[in-house]
Amino acid sequence: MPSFSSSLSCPTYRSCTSSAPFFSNHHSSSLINGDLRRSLSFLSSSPQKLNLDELTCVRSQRKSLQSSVVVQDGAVATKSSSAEELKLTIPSLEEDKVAIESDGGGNQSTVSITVVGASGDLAKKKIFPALFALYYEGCLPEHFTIFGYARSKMTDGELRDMVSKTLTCRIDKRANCGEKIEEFLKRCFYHTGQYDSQEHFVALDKKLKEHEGGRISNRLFYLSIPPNIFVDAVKCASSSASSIKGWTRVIVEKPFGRDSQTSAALTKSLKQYLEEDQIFRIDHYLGKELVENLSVLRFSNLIFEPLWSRQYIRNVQFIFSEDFGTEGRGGYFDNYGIIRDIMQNHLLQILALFAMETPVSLDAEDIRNEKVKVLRSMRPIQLEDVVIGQYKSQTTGGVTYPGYTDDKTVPKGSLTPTFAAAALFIDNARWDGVPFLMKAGKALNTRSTEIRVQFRHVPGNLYNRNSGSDLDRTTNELVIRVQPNEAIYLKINNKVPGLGMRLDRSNLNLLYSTRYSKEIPDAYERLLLDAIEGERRLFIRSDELDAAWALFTPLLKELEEKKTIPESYPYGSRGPVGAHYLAAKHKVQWGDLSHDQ
Ligand SMILES: NC(=O)C1=CN([C@@H]2O[C@H](COP(=O)(O)OP(=O)(O)OC[C@H]3O[C@@H](n4cnc5c(N)ncnc54)[C@H](OP(=O)(O)O)[C@@H]3O)[C@@H](O)[C@H]2O)C=CC1
Ligand SMILES: O=C1O[C@H](COP(=O)(O)O)[C@@H](O)[C@H](O)[C@H]1O
Repeated sequence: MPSFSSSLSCPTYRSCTSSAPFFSNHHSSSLINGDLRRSLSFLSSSPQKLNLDELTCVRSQRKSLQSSVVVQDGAVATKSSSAEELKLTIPSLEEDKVAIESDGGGNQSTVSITVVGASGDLAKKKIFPALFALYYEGCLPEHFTIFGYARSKMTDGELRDMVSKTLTCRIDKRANCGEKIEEFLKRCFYHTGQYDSQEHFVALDKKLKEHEGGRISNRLFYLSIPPNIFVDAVKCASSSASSIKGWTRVIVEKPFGRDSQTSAALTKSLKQYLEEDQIFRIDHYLGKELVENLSVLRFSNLIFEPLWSRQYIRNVQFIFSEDFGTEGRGGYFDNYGIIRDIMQNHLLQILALFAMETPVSLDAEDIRNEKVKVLRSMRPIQLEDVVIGQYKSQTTGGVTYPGYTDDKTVPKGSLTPTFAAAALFIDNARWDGVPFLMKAGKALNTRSTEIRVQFRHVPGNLYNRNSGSDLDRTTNELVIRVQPNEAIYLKINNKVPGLGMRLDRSNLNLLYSTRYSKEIPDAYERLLLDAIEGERRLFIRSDELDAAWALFTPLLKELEEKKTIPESYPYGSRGPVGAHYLAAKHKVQWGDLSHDQ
């Protein structure tokens, strides 16, 4: 990966974007053919337009495909495809070189990352640490600069002090950590400015140019600011600080509106200044390792995909629990509530990935097309299929935990739900009649996110007599524990060793911490790297967003218009009992509450 400082372990296949091979080492011939076709048509259509990264990518892909392609006089064919079909001419490596060198800024490009809202919580907690982790792993380009931008007055030194307090090295990567931190901080700068001031963004642009040193500049803006100022900042960044020769991309944080109408208005405003392919709407759950693994699990293991339908699956559960309240974020939260904060985005995105049909390829557009189809096939959510709750104060062990409305930033008497459970349905051939249950709550007894797949009963099971009376509890269950203690386990029935015939439930367990020694990267690392590389697969396209809001907006409106009173539950409990009744109505038992979770 020549354009990246790859002295450490940034995985090389990542440098390729839309045509990235699926696996770094082993390619199935069909994937190779698909990737190769895309590379070839991409190359033959506009070789003169390739930038350095694209050329680098194609070159490295060409290398990795050497064993399966026949290259003759600039024409390429796969061994398994007809030469006629693939008679496409691609530029030779020499021609690539000319293309790079004639590209104005010499043979190197640079990436400038501006964290807008750099003084804030998310920037400190997630963005700067993720950028450092990428730097440590050798995943950032050789030439990069990071700028913090916010209204707070700070010098470069003060920003570096602030950032340095949040940086840590992975447990398995401590070598030269201090040195790496120092090197990284030297690449971080700060610019004070208002979010709606063209003048201040012009000044930022000037500083960026100084750092870019005449190279082809690619610019990434991360909007880590409250949503009411997204459009101001985008307007100024795009008109006064976007790149002239390279790309300009903007990562937009949630919330993307409060409902269909406000979301559409936000999209419309953003599109006044940006093309859709410049907008990277982030849902950090899509960057989590086990969410990313969902498609691998399903599409690369023969044993799962044939079972992935109403024929074998009884219900699917998406469960998000936090063991802390809205402490410190009550002001934001009260305007949104748990349905908008977690369900409409994080859980729904996971559901769409879980339930989609096999995409044509792993290209971003193919995957997002399938996700949209799932979302658009979903039945409108009925109020009677929803339970909402709000936590109240609880004293245990002499400690008093505050109720939601005890938070000073929350209006007294607020009806905003901090817990919700819902039953959703996908009205298509694969999933007809299968309840997809969601449950999300703050201030519960545990912190965890899981996907639970409960399979149907074994027809004519010879061992029913040995399994106890609750047959639902003896069906197979596949659990994907997204966090913490990442794991995938399958509950099976097993004979207890001995002379008798007693069955018990056991787990076939893939616990990541015992299987893999490498620390799991934070979701923001993956997503930032994807944005830098132009990989859109894990970002939300505007039609996905529209479909997601279309599903939830009528429900949210009804809850608000009817002033539905949330059921209260004590801080640190398992949530309101209404969630059990909802599940029971759909003949489901929550998997996370069973005795053998
Ligand atoms: N924090 C989190 O865990 C998560 C946050 N998000 C989203 O990320 C974005 C940033 O979140 P977070 O860092 O928590 O936000 P903050 O409230 O910390 O705001 C970030 C920065 O924006 C500036 N700012 C705050 N309020 C205003 C205002 N009313 N007008 C103008 N500027 C303001 C402040 O910088 P200054 O005063 O220096 O200009 C502040 O440091 C938000 O969209 C949020 O919804 C998403 C998921 C999780
Ligand atoms: O987007 C959000 O996510 C966090 C939970 O993220 P996690 O990665 O720590 O699980 C949640 O606390 C917050 O309310 C929400 O806005």
